[in-house]
Amino acid sequence: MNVLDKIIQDKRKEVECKKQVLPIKQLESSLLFQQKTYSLKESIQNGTGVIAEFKRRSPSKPHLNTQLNVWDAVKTYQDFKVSGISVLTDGKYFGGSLDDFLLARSAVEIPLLRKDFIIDEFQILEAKSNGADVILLIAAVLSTAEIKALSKFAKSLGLEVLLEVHSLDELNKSLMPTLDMIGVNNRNLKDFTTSIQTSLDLAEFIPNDFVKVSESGIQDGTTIQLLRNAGFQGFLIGESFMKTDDFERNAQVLMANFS
Ligand SMILES: O=C(O)c1ccccc1NCC(=O)[C@H](O)[C@H](O)COP(=O)(O)O
Repeated sequence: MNVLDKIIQDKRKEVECKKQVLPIKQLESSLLFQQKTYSLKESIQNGTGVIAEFKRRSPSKPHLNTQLNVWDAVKTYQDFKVSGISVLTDGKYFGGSLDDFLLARSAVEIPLLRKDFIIDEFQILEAKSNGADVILLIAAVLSTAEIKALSKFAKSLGLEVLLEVHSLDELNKSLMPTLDMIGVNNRNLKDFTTSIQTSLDLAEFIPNDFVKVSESGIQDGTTIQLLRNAGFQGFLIGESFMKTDDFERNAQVLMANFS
């Protein structure tokens, strides 16, 4: 079983347990008090395009950065003009939580992506009630019917949808009007290697109605320029920001390089 299958197996159990504790009706009632929302799509189109990620660890990097405080990190990202922030909320594999997400929401006024493995409407309600602007759907773990139902539900709550693909097959089965952005993940989930070529190969097949986002393994401005030339406007970057002892200085240098 590959790591993604294992994550999804665990996620199904996690969501079923959460549903026992917090009934959907209770989550729905919290949506009555909604705050302002921010469009990631527009922010990418009008800004640097960088979606900076807060992730403490990952299956490929078990000790990425366990010291950093989420509040300080997202404030720094906002100061250096990222277009949006991705906050990992998966606990078991990425060391994240919805508490991290809520803290991030209270700290910044820019678009926030809830980064998790979404398989159920319950998680979309959770995302909305914790102040998310965008959710991620991963084509590798969802059928076309599931992508349709989940993206439609997200749109009905005013959320934007970033759909992630790794291949042309995943792209072809997923294209539908309820998506806002298509992300190409450059990480091979079998061996964790990253190759920007994955994005470059798929770029021409993504219709221009969608904002194109390249995800994973982006480290320098030269790579961003290559991706921009291929039509990408968004760049989801985690490790390059997180793997440092001097977070603020590193973010400043990277953003100068990426812009
Ligand atoms: O990062 C991992 O090891 C990973 C493993 C299994 C599923 C997903 C994984 N990462 C999620 C991501 O999509 C990345 O965190 C994101 O694209 C940023 O990538 P990077 O800049 O390489 O940290």
